[in-house]
Amino acid sequence: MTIIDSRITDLQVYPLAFSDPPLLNAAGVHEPLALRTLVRLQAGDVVAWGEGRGDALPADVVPALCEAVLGLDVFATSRIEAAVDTVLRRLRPDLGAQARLVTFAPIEVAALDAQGKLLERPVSELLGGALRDRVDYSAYLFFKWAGHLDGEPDEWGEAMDPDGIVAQAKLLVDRYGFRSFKLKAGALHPDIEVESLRALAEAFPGMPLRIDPNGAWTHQTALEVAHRTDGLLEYLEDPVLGIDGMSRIHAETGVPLATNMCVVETAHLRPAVRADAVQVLLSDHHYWGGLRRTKELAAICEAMDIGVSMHSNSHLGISLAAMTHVAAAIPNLSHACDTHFPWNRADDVVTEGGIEIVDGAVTVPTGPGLGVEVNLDRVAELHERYVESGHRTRDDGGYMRRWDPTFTDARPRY
Ligand SMILES: O=C([O-])[C@@H](O)[C@@H](O)[C@H](O)[C@@H](O)C(=O)[O-]
Ligand SMILES: [Mg+2]
Repeated sequence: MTIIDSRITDLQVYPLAFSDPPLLNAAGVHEPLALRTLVRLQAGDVVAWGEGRGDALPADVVPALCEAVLGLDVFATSRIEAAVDTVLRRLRPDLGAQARLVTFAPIEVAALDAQGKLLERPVSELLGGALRDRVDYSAYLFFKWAGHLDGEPDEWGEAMDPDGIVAQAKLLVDRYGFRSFKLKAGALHPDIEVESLRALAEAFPGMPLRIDPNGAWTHQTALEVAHRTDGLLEYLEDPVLGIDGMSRIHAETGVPLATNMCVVETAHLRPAVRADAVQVLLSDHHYWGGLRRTKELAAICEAMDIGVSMHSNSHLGISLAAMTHVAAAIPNLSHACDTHFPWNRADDVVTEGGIEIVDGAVTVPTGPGLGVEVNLDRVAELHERYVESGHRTRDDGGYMRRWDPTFTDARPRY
């Protein structure tokens, strides 16, 4: 029997900054640079990668985290999680349970990538096996400016009205073959947002549609939107804030509701299900503590008879690969997943052609681990941008206030 050396011998953290278009949402508008964190882990003779939120691994805890995981077996993810948890509780007692899961998530992804590489198996097989060869993603449409403040117009063009949204949808369908749309709302007056949905329904008959104002609407506005989009939507996402508010909207309209806002940790599940506030849970391994926990979450959803799909934030190809592996292994995945990938693909750290959206879906990688190669020059370049830019936190509202000093992201707003 061959004994594999699977101890962690090195952990490096690379905060990255990469280009992001001026996409509007209820919080404001995306800044020119988005942030992510890469984790590079070495175990035995393999190098593995994980990607997390920009704030996933706070700089002040990185040295202690690295030290705490050195020598641990990369297959013992519970022990790795316990080590991460101990460091965070000691050095950052201000961080809650969810923030600790956010830190662990990219480390877990890197550990699974390493396990897969050591065993020469794809990550989907470590999660129970892919139940589908391809995972569907939805085109994520945004109202957007033509270009950044002080910048040139970008390749996507302006989208501040229904015509602009339909043009953007056509571009995304031409390039990636998407077969469903999500419209980010809560950015403009609801009349424009509803008209944009209607225009999409007319331009793409029969394509599934969803809309997400991130809780920017009042109860009354949400009821009106539900009424005006009757029969158009596969679900309405976070029309209002909070479990009680969502429950009332569902009770009064019967429209299926999805969330990535009112159920963000396990403790929220029971009250949400009791109140029948959520019919589709948008999982996200970056928040819920990794790929294994995301599978467990899906099993809980199945038991509670609610659908499962996936939320996204601005991300790169390592996350797209990780999302695809876990989505492929979730039996009860009920809807196409969200992805921001097209908006950020030009700066991707995965080697050219390594992971692609084709016909609205990503083929589940079959190579060892995550099944993607990382472009080290690009990682170095984006890390350099992070260092030089001094950009450290996402501030959509502050950026919007540079354009409109009276802007507020108070919710509900419309
Ligand atoms: O990227 C954005 O503007 C989105 O609004 C993002 O921040 C949300 O977290 C997300 O995509 C959502 O579904 O709520
Ligand atoms: Mg959402």
